[in-house]
Amino acid sequence: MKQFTSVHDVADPKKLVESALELKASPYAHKALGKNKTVCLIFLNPSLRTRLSTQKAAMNLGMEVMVFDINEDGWKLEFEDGVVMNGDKAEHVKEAVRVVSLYCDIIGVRTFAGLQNREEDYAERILNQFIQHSSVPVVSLESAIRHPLQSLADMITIYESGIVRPKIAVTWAPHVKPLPQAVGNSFLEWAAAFGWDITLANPKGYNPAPEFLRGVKVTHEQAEALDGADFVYAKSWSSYDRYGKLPGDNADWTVTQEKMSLTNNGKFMHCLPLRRNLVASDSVVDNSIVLKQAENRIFAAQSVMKEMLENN
Ligand SMILES: NCCC[C@H](NC(=O)CCC(=O)O)C(=O)O
Ligand SMILES: NC(=O)OP(=O)(O)O
Repeated sequence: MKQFTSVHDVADPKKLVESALELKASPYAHKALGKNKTVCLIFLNPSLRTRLSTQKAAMNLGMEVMVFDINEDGWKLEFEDGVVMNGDKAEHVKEAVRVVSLYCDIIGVRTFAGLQNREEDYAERILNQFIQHSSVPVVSLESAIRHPLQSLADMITIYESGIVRPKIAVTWAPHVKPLPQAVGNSFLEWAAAFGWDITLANPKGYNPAPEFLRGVKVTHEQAEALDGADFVYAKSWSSYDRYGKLPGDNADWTVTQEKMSLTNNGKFMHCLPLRRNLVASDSVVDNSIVLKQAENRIFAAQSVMKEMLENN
């Protein structure tokens, strides 16, 4: 695997989930694989889980880890081609990535959507420049429009529940600010690749981009999606159509215990961080499987980096 940016980079997603579950059962079995290998994790945005679980995954594989908050500790990066760099940006992404790839064997990069320019975000302008200029494999640690390590961890979490053909509700949730579409997009794409029964509920005008709706039923009634669901995946995202906008009054989309009673003893899922009593009520969060998802982030990252170490 030369890059891990979406489910489309994975030859056999089910096999990757199985590999992650093997690693979960025996996390240190491949410690020799990462000897004298280094991963550099570059963050352009905040993170708790991705940062720590990917470090832990690398350590489990016997690798060395470098973590770089490039916006705070590095030179301000220029991403435009052919410009005169006479402003405040001291370093071009071309040199920055070429240099970092001299120091490590895998690069991980996190970069959120700007939510200003849809074409730019959906072209994955920043992630693709990292891929273009890196001489080593690149792992997305969440990009403008996808969060594949999160989705892989979510697939692992659903898979290990043992439910063979799970019925999954994905529901939009309220928020105080416009958030990227990456987590929702990516979850839909991975769940569809597994052939699961997915119903998405979101307010009118909040449908994800058409490319993420293949194999997905869409409703604007939350109760319809939750009805009989084995899993309820909640996430807030800003509008794709009115790009980067949030609806005004949306409190009635908060996931409550009462709404969960519509499900088939459904398990509540969220990528975290989660704003309690806005996205979901305290009792929903306290009775959820969000910590399992967070734990499985380790084995998602470990299975991907193991593949890269073995096949590059
Ligand atoms: N990495 C997982 C989610 C990251 C991001 N959430 C956030 O920015 C939450 C910020 C807040 O709640 O203020 C998102 O939705 O894509
Ligand atoms: N779920 C997730 O990616 O969390 P962080 O933003 O804390 O890394």
